[in-house]
Parts: sequence; C-alpha cells; structure tokens
Amino acid sequence: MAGYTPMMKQYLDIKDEYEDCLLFFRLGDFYELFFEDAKKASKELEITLTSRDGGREERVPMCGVPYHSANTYIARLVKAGYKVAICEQMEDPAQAKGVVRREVVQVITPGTVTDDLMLEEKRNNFLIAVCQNGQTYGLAATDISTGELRYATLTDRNALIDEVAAYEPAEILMDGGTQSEVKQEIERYVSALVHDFEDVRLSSDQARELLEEQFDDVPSSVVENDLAVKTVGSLLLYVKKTQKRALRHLQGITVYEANEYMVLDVYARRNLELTETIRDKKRQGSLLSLLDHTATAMGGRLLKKWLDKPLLNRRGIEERLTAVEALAKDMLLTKDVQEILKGVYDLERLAARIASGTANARDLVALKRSLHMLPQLQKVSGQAGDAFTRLCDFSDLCSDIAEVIDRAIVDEPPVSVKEGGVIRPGFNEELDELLEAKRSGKAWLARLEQKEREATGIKSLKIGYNRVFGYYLEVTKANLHLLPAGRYERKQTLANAERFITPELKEKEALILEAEERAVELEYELFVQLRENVSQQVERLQQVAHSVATLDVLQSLATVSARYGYVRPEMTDGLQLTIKGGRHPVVEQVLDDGAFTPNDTVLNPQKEQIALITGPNMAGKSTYMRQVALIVLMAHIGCFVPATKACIPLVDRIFTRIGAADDLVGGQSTFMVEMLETRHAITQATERSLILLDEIGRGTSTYDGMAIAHAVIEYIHENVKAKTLFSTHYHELTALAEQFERVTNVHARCEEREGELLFLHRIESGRADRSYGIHVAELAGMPKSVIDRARTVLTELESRQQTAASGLDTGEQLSFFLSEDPERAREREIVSELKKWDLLNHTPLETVQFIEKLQKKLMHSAIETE
Ligand SMILES: Nc1ncnc2c1ncn2[C@@H]1O[C@H](COP(=O)(O)OP(=O)(O)OP(=O)(O)O)[C@@H](O)[C@H]1O
Repeated sequence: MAGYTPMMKQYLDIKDEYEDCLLFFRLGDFYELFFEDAKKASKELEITLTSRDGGREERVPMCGVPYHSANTYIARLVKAGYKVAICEQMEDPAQAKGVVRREVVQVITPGTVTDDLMLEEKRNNFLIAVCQNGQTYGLAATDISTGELRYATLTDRNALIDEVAAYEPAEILMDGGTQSEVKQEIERYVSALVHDFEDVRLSSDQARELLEEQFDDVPSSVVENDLAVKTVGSLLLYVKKTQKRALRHLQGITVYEANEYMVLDVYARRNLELTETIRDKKRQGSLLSLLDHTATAMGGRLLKKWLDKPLLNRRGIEERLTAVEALAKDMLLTKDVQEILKGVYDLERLAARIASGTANARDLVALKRSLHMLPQLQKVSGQAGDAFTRLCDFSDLCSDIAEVIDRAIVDEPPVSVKEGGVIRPGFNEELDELLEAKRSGKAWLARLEQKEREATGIKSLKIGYNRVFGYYLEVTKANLHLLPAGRYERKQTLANAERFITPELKEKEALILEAEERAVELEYELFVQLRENVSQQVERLQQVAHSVATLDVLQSLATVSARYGYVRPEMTDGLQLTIKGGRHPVVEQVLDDGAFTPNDTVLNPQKEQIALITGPNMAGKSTYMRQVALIVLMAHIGCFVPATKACIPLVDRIFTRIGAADDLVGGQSTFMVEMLETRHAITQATERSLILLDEIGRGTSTYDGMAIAHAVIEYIHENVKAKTLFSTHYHELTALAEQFERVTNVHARCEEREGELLFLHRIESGRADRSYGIHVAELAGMPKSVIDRARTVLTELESRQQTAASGLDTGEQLSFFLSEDPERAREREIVSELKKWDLLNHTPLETVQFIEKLQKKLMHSAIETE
C-alpha cells in the first residue's frame, strides 16, 4: 500500500473484500475500475483503457462508465459471467473531510440480478445452492426478482442433476464437500456460473438462526433436517451478502419432493424440445412457445414451471383440465380474460421491487393499475366455474393498497423519486402549503417582471433562474440605458445582456427555494413511507399475483386447445395408454393445413409394452415417438392434447434417446452419449415410465449395434416393464416380436409408385418390408453412379443372405444374427422350440419325432460349420 494516495488505499481495502468481483468505484459522475478489473472490463465492454496517477511511480490502469448509463454495462458484464460490486460515495463530497466515505451497496451476480434490463420477462432467474451429505443432496432455489424460495432433498446424483437442470439456473453455489464429478456433470449440462460457497459456510446453529430471523414460519421439514437448514441458510446468507437490502419478499420456504412431479431429465427436456429447439436453441419452435399465449410475464413464467414440473396427482391434473375445458368452450369469455390480463403488469416483480425498496413511483402506479383490474378478473373467473375458484383465489383484491397509492401518487409520475412531482395534491397538508408557497412565489415573480417592464419601459426585460446566481432580472445591452441608477445590483455580464438582482427579489428567492427544497424532500419522505407501507403487504400481493398467473396459464392452454382442435385427455389410474388420431403439436403447425397424418397408439404392460417401429428414413418414426411423449406430457400439465381421443395413465418419467441431440454433450463420442442416455433410461425407468429409444445401436458396427439393441429390448421386456417405443433400421430385430410376448411390430408405411417413394406417415401394425435407404439417398441428390452402385451391392448382399438362409428350415424371418453365427442362432432356436413343446398334449411318438427333427437340425448345423 505504501506510496498510494489515500483514495487508492481506500479502493484497495475495499477491493480486498470483493476480490472475486469487478469493483465499480464511484468517483463523481463515473464508476471507475482499476488495475486488473479495468483491463478485464475494458476488453469485455470495448471501452478505452486509460490510467491515472495512484501515488506511485507506475500509473494505475483505469477505465470508467458514466453512472447514469452504468446499468447497461453492468448487464453486459453479468451476462458474461462476472460479479459486479457497486461501491458508492456515502457522503456528499462537498462536505466530506478527507477521502469521501465509500461502501459497497450491492453485489450483482448472474443469479441475483433484479434490474429489468438484465431479466427476461417470461423467464425466472434462479440462484441455486447445493449441499451434499453422503449420497443425499440438498437443493435450494430462489428467484429474488420474484421472491420464491424452494427446497428439495434429492436421494441420488442423477436426481440432483435432473433437478438442477430443470431450473435452468443462472448461478449455482456448491458446497465445497460436493464431489467434483457431480460438479463437472452439472457444469456440462447447465450453463450457469458455478462457484463454491466458501464464504457463506455456516454452522447449523448459525443457519438456523438466520432462517428464523428471515421467516416467520420455517417449515418443520426444514427445521428438522440439518441438510435443509444448511442449504437454505447458505443460500440466504449469499443473497443477503450480495443484496445488502431488505428481503421481505422472500416470504417462505416451499418444501417439495422431486417425485411429486413427473421427472424430465436433461435428455428428455432437450430431445422433446420443451423450451428450446435442439438445432438452434431458439424458443420459437419449442412446445413452450406453442403453448404460450399468456398475456402477462407472470403467466409466461408459471407456464414454464408447469411444463418443467408436470403433475403426478390425478386430482390436480383433472382440476386444471376442468378449468381449461370451461374456457376452451367459451372463447368469448377467454378473449375477455386475455384483454383484462393485458392491463396487469408484472405483479410479482413489482412486489419484489417494492419490498426491497427499489421501486419508483411509476412502479407503484403500475401496481395500482394492475390491482384495478382484479375485480374484473374475479368476475370472469367466477363466470368460468368452480375449478377457477379453487385454482385462482381472488377473495382478496387488495383494493386498500390500490386506494392508498391512488390517493398519494399522481397518475404520471417522473422516473426519479428525488425530484418531486410524485405526490398528488391534497395528500399531505404540509406539502400542499409548500407547493402553494412555491406557486405563489412564482406568480409573484411573474407580477414583478410585469411591474419592472412597466417601470422601465423595457419590454424584453425578463426574470430568469440559474443554479449559481438564483433568480435575476435580465436586460439586453441595448436597453441598459433605460434602467434607473442604483436600484439594481449587477450580477453577471453576458455577450449582449446584463443580469441584475434586487433585495426584494433575493428575499422572495429564499422563500421560493426553501419551499421547493423542502417540498422535494417531503415528497421523497412521503413516497418512501408509502412504499414501506405497501411492502408490509407483500405477501398479499404475491398471493394475488399467483392467482393472476394461474388464470393466465389456464387461458393460454384453453386458447391453444380450442385453436388447434385438441381434446381433453381422460386420465386413468391404470397403465394402458391409448391415443386415437394423435398428432405432433409442433410439427402439425409447420405443415400445411391437414397435411399432418394422425396416428393411433396403444401401449400397455400386458400385451403391447414395446412397439418396435420400422420404416425408411424420413417416414415419420421420430415424429411419431415424440408426439406420443408430448401428448402424455401435455396431459400431465393439464392441457388438452392433439388427438381425437386419449386415455392417459399417470406416467412418472419420460426417457428419451433420440439421435439429434448428439451434439449437445460436448466432449463425448456420439456412441458414448447414446449409451449413457440408454443406460439412464433402462436403469431408472419403472413400469409407469415411458421410454423412447430411437435407433439404438446405430452409432457402432452393425453387429455390435444390433446386439446391444436386442439386449436392451430384452432387458426392458424382462426387467423394466416400461412402455417403450423403439425405432430401428435393423429389420432383423422385428423377429423379437415372436420371441418376446409383449413386443409388437409397427411400421411407418411407405409405398413405391412408379419408382417414386411415397411417405404416407401412417403408423401401421406389422414390420416394414424394406428399408428404402437407397431411395432416401436418391432424394438427397446423391450422384446417380453412387445410387446405381448401391443398388447393385444391395442385390448382391441380399442374394448372399438368401443363400445363407436357404439351408434353414425355420420358416421364420431371416435374421442377420443367423447368417453371421448360424450355429449359435440355431441352438438358441432349438432350445426355444424345446421349451415350447407341450409334452402333455403330444403322444410319445410325436415327441420322439420332434426330437429327431431337432437332432437333424443340430447335425445340419454342425456340418455347415465344418
Ligand atoms: N404424421 C405425419 N404427417 C405428415 N408429415 C409427417 C408426419 N410425420 C413426419 N412427417 C414429416 O416427415 C419428416 C420426417 O419425419 P421423421 O424425422 O419423424 O422421420 P424418421 O422416420 O424418424 O426419419 P429418420 O429415420 O431419418 O430419423 C418430418 O420432418 C415431417 O415433416
């Protein structure tokens, strides 16, 4: 420190405490950054790097941004993953003795931003804390821009990763004890700022104390769980340390269990394109964007939550469906709801800003206007029926809050709350008197101007004001000779005018300025008082915000359901899934009207547990598989579904392995990803799950691939029992339908007409007879010579296979396995035939003949191999 100026010393002391942040150090009208911070920020923000004298020989690198536009710069840095500490001057530099006192007033990090500029309207901004205790993990998540705080204990690592991914957090705090592989895996799936919460580590007692201080009522499931106390406590401490302001809007802890909801892991979320498309990661084209007809930001955020956490409780689902049905049947009413909702601002974030003391008068007016819409929402939701009354509680319309804001704040207040013009006349007597004094003073000035003009005969004489000289009389040089001597005191000379004061003018000026100053001060005091009063009501506002958001989501789902001709799914307690005339909700919208071919689906654990889907490329297999999953998912969030009829059992998880997502997980081979996803599915699925496996095994050699695909199907059939859709190009696998009783074959039908391949996109029972791969290659514009050669090679291969198979007397479907390893395959077949032989229903002679036949087969096999 030696040699630095006192201000630089102050800077370095503060920076020492905020080492991991870029320190925005307020110097007059600028925030300045020094040393390494300046180098980083100037590069990131593309602003000039300069230097200043810091007292030592070498100059200190520096860059800066004007304070009034700092928000945009801070937003860019935070978005780039930096933490920014804002250090303000805590006293008036004009009155400070020595170095101006400075303090960090807020630390802005990706997970703790509250500025609208840095937030997406329809997206929550989650900050997550994770603690580990053995194999158990605590996860606490908060969005401080809305005030919600949730906690769950996860019983294994996969569950933790799925849950973290579902939040799509902006920032994650990890207990130092969390295993590094877990951290790595989280970092691989989630693009968030991840860091240790080294400096917010708490003992259980400290954490408990902190929670009790913050919340009136800490749920017993948290109090009695050390892991929960520690996780939520650390999260809270971090928020407190960064925000350094009231957190009244963090009102309670919602404790939930991950299995209360359908689990959608990272793969399923991405493969089903729930919130963004796989290819370009855009919202447009995702299921969320299709379903989102919400009119408010809160509704948009809640819809995403519903989609992230589909319900597993039938009553809850039915309740939503009933509400959606009521609105879908009455589009006029739905239109009314939408119109009213358009007048409602983001109540959640307004309430949060009010509670944290950052709201301005415009926010309060926005709140008032929104609250004024509530009686109408109460009325329409009442008209829509009982389900609404239960889901959206409009019993408290917060009209008292709207009324007090209305009485206090003018209709169009300025942005700043420190420059007056905020409080409505009649609200406060003292303020009215001060404003009257100011007004009458101004009228007096106008009269004085008139009087002086008449007295001097100078028509252009005018009264003006500036900050340095206060009020003055201005006379142009040409008219100076008209002024009587001695009455005016010269104050300022301009190029072509002179400015004067009189004792009378100065006396009045003191009164006017005093009144003005006091009025501005008083307005600010009154405003802060009002904001404080409203913030006491934050819980009521949050409650009503939730009801508005729920109504908005319901109307959005009803709008989509009515517009696209969806039907109400029948939710069943059983395990059978039946869909008639099902469509892919997103694909059907991109195609021309009526161009989408609807398809049926039946899946159940008794008979049709695993559907093997064959058919050429482009025939519609993936679309079909995804559509089944999306229909199931939509039903679970309470939305109607794109089908003519749907009976949907409760599905606890949807697993997907679909090729297109290969590029998503960096650093691993396509085949490795394929195997990871498949393992994930088959080890975690239950008989209530739905598994989609698209062309498993294609990432390796044919035999390996087929063997794996075979084994996976067998495993699901024998052990997992989950409903499964399995698409494959290995036609040989269709033989499994004969081997396993709950495997069925379906295919995407195509027809060849006059050498052209026609994709009918119809899923029909039975297997596809050919793969038509060469046709697709032709469609893709492959050179003719390549196509012709492929046809020749194919014919050759087919005839070779034919020859290999001709020795077999099975009459069954030709199998690649058989031609490759005929002996083993035949033995397997013989064993299977032996098993099936019903001794009691055959004569001894028949049995002997049967054994003789098997023996011959075996011998034949031996000769062939020799
Ligand atoms: N039911 C349908 N009705 C109309 N068009 C459809 C239907 N299903 C799919 N399609 C169209 O066919 C295209 C190909 O579908 P999809 O990707 O599902 O084929 P696929 O059989 O999975 O092909 P691949 O084996 O190459 O992955 C889709 O992009 C879509 O435009």
